[in-house]
Amino acid sequence: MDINNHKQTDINQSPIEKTARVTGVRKNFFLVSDGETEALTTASGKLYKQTDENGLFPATGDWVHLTDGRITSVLPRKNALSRGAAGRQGKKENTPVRTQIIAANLDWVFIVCGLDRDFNLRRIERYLTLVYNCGCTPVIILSKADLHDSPEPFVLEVGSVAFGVPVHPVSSVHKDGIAALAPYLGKGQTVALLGSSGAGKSTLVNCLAGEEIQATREVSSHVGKGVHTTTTRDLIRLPTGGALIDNPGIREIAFWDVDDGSDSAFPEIEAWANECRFSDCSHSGEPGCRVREACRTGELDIERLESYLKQKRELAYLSDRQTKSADRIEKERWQWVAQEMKQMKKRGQIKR
Ligand SMILES: Nc1nc2c(ncn2[C@@H]2O[C@H](COP(=O)(O)OP(=O)(O)OP(=O)(O)O)[C@@H](O)[C@H]2O)c(=O)[nH]1
Ligand SMILES: [Zn+2]
Repeated sequence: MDINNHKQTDINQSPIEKTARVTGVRKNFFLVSDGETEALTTASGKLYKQTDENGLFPATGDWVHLTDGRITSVLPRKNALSRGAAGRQGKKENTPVRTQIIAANLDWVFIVCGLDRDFNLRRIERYLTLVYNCGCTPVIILSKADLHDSPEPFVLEVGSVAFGVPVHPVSSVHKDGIAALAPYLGKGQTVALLGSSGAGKSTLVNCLAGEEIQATREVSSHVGKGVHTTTTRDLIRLPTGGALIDNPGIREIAFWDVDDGSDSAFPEIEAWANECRFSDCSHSGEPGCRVREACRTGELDIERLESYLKQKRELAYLSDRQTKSADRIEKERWQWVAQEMKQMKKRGQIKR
């Protein structure tokens, strides 16, 4: 989509209609850019009311329709990276998980993993599942490659759990391996960064943006008449023509889309599972289990199987929670209908 391709209607009479992209979200304020100017704005009331997971509340990376500078609708999303609301852990069992859109309309998601204490294959698998569940395409970035003589063993190791996913070792400090990322960062492409705290995301963003990020991020905007504020943007335009989305705090990850993303992260286990004697085999000791056999013959690493089973359990749990929340929504809807009927009867609008 061309950011400059907006309609401008009659200057005196009709409202000014534009298409713009959301470059940052601060509570109920949105930073939007039409490719030339950036402004802080609000959304029309109806958007604030759509708080269910399907309601399109504007998120960073969204394309939106502006009417007289205000967001009036969100254009359909190609995909969106989402997570359960932070802090859900430790809450009561029945609390439904609410999604939180981190970034929308992504061409690639960089899973950034440092080649220091951050390096963890299981965590990479979890990130992969999340990315696949969100309908996005992962690319694995092994940062801090300068800490080793050769990053090759790590690349191979990651390759063994991330089939077909590109793996790039880079050093943001020495600017090594950065050129290999160019194919993902060209004109019109949008990339989001995922990774644990300290993985090296900010350093990588600085390296790609080619300037100090504070300068890249700070924007002075105004809301309505004369209220000036300084805010930061989450969507950063790169000299290469692409855009990077780096939100702080993508640490607590919950799986929301439960259409079994583990298919994508564990293809060889899924293939063996199809050969188990029982179609509902849990691979925990049933006779004729091909997955367990793979462990015995050394084809499959037991740790990898454990990681797969753990993820399965997690997905099943979340699926259960989602169903519960859907049931509750349905119940509330009927309660509301019953109440409305009662009121209408009282007013004599219906007979019985
Ligand atoms: N040796 C080396 N250190 C790096 C490299 N990139 C980042 N670091 C160091 O790793 C530490 C964390 O880097 P950050 O870029 O702040 O990590 P982050 O992922 O943005 O962390 P959060 O902001 O907490 O999410 C810093 O001390 C960096 O200097 C690299 O390429 N090589
Ligand atoms: Zn089995």
